[in-house]
Amino acid sequence: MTAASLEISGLTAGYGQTRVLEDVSFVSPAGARLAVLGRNGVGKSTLLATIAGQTRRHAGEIRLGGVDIVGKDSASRAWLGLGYVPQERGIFPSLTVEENLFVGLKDRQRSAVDEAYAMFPRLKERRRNRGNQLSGGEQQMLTTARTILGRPSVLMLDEPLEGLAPVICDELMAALMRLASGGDMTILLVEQRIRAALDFADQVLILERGRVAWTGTPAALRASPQTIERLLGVAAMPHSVD
Ligand SMILES: Nc1ncnc2c1ncn2[C@@H]1O[C@H](COP(=O)(O)OP(=O)(O)OP(=O)(O)O)[C@@H](O)[C@H]1O
Repeated sequence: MTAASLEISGLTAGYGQTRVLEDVSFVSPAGARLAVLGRNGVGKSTLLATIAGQTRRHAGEIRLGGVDIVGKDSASRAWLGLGYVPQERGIFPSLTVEENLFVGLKDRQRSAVDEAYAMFPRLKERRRNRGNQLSGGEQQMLTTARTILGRPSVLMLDEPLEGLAPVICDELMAALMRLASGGDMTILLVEQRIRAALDFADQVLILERGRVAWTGTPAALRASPQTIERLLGVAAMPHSVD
């Protein structure tokens, strides 16, 4: 699949009657790399889960490649090209690594799993191990690779670097960069590692208490320490965003 645009307009959503997101709007053009940042609990995960169709939407529109998807369930959104790697990972613990990857292939040939092994050689070494035998970092690689194998047009990743060794973080970010700049995918990245997120992104959106508090480029954010301090609270760690 080729990259698709994602348009969010007036999105208000949450859990049951509780509203977490309030009137969120933004547009990611096809092939964009959007970093979604903000302090703990501001609604970053809820935003991705809402786009994936896994929370209660109270109002607003979600368009994938121009198509309104709010009436579709999660599985239909996935088939329409929306890839989602949640924080909880969601691998199948009793299946092997390779069997888990097969699940992500949709209608592709089984040989396509080699793409996952090229991205994460560690998964190839572990391909006969069961999901419950993997470390946290390996599970993270597996769920990310499995989603990418489905060739989504928009890929949403919720803290994909958590638990990964630094060298694997660099490899994953480089692989994601290639997918976005090759026009294969639009990528939305929620990440606590601000420096890695800013190195990767071409757009930044910062949430505060469920609302869009700031949007701009990574360069503009780096040039505004006050914004970083106010919305991300990392003034004491200036090198974390260098
Ligand atoms: N399944 C749920 N049911 C009810 N409330 C939830 C649920 N998941 C999250 N929340 C609440 O929604 C709010 C936003 O949480 P969310 O996980 O989206 O924030 P976040 O910015 O991703 O935080 P973090 O960086 O800590 O992951 C929080 O108040 C949280 O307690």
